[in-house]
Amino acid sequence: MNALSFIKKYLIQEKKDMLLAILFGVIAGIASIGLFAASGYLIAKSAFAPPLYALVVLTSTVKLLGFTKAIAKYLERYTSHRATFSMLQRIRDAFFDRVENMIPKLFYKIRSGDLLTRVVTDVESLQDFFLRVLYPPIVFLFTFLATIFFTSFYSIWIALVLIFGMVISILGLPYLVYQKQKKIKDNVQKNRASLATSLIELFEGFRDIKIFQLIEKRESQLRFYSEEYEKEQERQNNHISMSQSIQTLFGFFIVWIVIGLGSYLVTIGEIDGIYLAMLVILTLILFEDTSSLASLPIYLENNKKAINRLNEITAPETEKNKDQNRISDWNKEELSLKCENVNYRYPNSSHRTLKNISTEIKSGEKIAIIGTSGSGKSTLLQLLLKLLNTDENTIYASNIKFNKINDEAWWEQASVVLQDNHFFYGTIRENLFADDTFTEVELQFVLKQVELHYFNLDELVHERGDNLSGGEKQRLAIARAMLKNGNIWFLDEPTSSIDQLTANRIMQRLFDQNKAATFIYVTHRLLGLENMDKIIVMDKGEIIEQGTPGELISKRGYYFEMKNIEASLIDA
Ligand SMILES: Nc1ncnc2c1ncn2[C@@H]1O[C@H](COP(=O)(O)OP(=O)(O)OP(=O)(O)O)[C@@H](O)[C@H]1O
Repeated sequence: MNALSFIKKYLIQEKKDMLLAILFGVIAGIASIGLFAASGYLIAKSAFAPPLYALVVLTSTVKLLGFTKAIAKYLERYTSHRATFSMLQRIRDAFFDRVENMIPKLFYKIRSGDLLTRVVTDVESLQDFFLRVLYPPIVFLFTFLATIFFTSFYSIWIALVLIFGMVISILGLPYLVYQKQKKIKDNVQKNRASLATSLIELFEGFRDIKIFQLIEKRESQLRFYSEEYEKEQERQNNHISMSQSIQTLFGFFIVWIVIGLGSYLVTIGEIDGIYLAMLVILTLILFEDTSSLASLPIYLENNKKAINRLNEITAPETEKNKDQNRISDWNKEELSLKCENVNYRYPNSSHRTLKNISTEIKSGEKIAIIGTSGSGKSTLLQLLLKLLNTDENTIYASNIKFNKINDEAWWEQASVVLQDNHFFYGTIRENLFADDTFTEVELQFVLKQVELHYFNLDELVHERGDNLSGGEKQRLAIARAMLKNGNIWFLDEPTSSIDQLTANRIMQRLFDQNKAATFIYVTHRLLGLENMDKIIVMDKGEIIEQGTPGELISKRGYYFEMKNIEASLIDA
């Protein structure tokens, strides 16, 4: 998408405020020029000791114009900022919707610090588009035209000088700045993203970095990014200041021309000398604020870069709508899953992680997936959970092609415990993600079910659950899944950090309380799998055995061998 059509789409929705901002901007500009022009005339007129009523009329006009300017300026600021902030809000919402659709794929493409700067700073920088790029030239143009029209009644020559000044200020100088800007490779946004990324990684991995004594190396990397960012900012600010100074200088040049030409026209009797001060002051005020026009191309380029950075990481907007149109309704009580020769390759990976996976999971079945480390168990679980997608379309849920099923609707019926579960800074209650329909007693009961009865619901959980043990985190995650009460359970080594006896008790409770639910349970522990309906054994991305525990024992394959090893360890 063309970078600027992206922003125009959002801006057009604020057209009422935009038009009001332009209108009030023009009124404020004209009132400001009128105010100073009237003051110039008043000063000149006073020298000739005019009648008192003339002075009263003039001073009242000056006051009225001052008042109009103040009110119009306030309304201009108010409406222009309201338009800008509403536009930013719309862009943020749209961007978040699109990003949300791409998680977790997004993190293959982009690091979290970079994503954060795009969502926060790049979006925020788009406020310049209306406030500094689009509407100042329009306001200046109308103010110039009104002033030129007014001046033409006094002197057509001075009006022509103002026209020349207007063309150079609004078109000529910004064009030259734009040409120079194109040659400068400024990378403020990129450097800001590198700095944020390296800072976030330092915070995230601080403990490991410290223990492995890599702090100095990381710090010098951070210093490097910080210096590069500062250099870029300095270069850009210099460019902006230089362009603005040239624009201001040009404004003074026009003022000098008006003084010279005006004096000449007074001496030859073309203008009455009493108007000279008014015309000079009017020109001075007209060109006073034009310096902001010079930096317009710089902001425009920055906006284009920011929009490209936003577009770079997000899928077309239609993705979300596509998902909303997918099937959300199927027989949730009788849910079956079928995989037919499913393959999966991670983005950027040279090989297939899953190869020709074919299996069937009937409604209410309890399935365990076991196998060597790295054999693809979690990958298969994530595919069935719709956290990963394949283009092959050979997975079916209740005979519906999996990619036709709405992701949100799929997750709505699922209870999930993954290997890594995230915990937020807040209370245990908040981290249970329970809605208000649950009573205090029900929440306490769930904690008891996972043997976390010693926790108070209002106890504080630190960021990432840093004040909880590994086993406590897993049990809290199981409690969350219990409250969700899904009819399909996805469990990826949910008890790997919990002692065997406690883990067995918790898992038994889960199965007992959810007899009708389907379970897909990835585990390394074989104890307790005797009651499963089916065990799938994986190795190097393939299913090497599947069947009931009894069938696998009689096959005397991997499961049988593992069971024997486990038994011998217990005996020993
Ligand atoms: N995000 C990823 N990008 C690329 N490759 C990945 C990614 N996640 C996992 N893999 C690779 O896919 C393979 C299967 O990983 P997976 O996590 O599914 O194995 P697993 O059987 O669950 O292992 P474990 O028992 O150790 O948890 C591994 O070789 C792993 O390196």
